Amino acid sequence: MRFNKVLNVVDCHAEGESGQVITGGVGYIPGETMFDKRVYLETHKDDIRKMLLFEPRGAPWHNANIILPSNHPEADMGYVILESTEYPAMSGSNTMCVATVLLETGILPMSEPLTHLVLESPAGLIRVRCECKNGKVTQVRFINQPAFVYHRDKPVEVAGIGTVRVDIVYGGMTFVMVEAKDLGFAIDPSEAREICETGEKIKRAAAEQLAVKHPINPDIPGITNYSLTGPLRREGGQLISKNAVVVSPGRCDRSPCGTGTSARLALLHARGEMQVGETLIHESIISNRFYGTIEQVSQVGPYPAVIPAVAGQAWITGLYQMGMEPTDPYQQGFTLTDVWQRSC
Ligand SMILES: O=C(O)[C@H]1NCC[C@@H]1O
Repeated sequence: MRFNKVLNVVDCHAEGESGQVITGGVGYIPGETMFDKRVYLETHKDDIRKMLLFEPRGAPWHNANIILPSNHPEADMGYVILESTEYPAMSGSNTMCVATVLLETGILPMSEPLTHLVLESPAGLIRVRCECKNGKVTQVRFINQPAFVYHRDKPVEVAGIGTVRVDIVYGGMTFVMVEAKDLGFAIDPSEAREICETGEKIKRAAAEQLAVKHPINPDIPGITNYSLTGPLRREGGQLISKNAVVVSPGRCDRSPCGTGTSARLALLHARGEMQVGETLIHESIISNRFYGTIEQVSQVGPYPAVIPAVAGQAWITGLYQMGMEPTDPYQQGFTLTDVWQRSC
């Protein structure tokens, strides 16, 4: 064996959404903050993302996270998130995978019944509370960076669909949000392909027609995610709603989406439909759940914001070493539009 690169991989998923955690093999990544390291990886080491996420090693539904030491005095560890078409500033399902792997593989010490961590994501510090029992992390609850609404109830012209009413909301990633009833969807798993096809079209149209710039970090990516939102209902005093998130290049998030849940809380709060201290049970297209709570209100530049807390669970599924042989023709991996929908 003569690999020119070997990565230590812990396979993990949060409510069905893949989040590989790379615990070694990447080497030193320069940068003061995790956002700087994210930029360095994107501009100098994108071959690592392609090796992990593109074929023949990856698949459209894979995400990965590189664990890196943080320079922030409060942080226990940092991580950079890699997805099929971008390096997001933040990701909820990936944060749950990172916290679970750090504790369950012994990289950081676990104390039962609760372990508190401070992780530096590219979006900033993320405070995490892990419920732990018999060596297993049974819930990861993180406090996200502030979520806020850029645009409310804006018409967007979408080729082949017509005028669609959208909201544009930041929750760590930037979402175009559409009510399922406006497009006639029930958010049933049988609709997944059609939801992705319309979602990608709406995402592209919204990104062309509505400007966004994060007031604190203008390099945070613009509209790259789509959330199709189901009706909000109260059952026994409990707020509950379904959503389907379409992750680029066009597949459903298997989890309820942590950044999408954060964005949903900001939108519901802006609409007066959810108050500080309330919790939303947010369901995915396959009906698993995250729990989103509005911790407090905040302000981001000109935008009123909320501080979201999101809780869910992750499970490790394997540990292995991924290698790259120097004669392998797919050093940069490849994508094919049969399952990737568009080339990345
Ligand atoms: O939970 C989330 O925020 C995400 N899941 C995959 C895509 C998003 O990063």
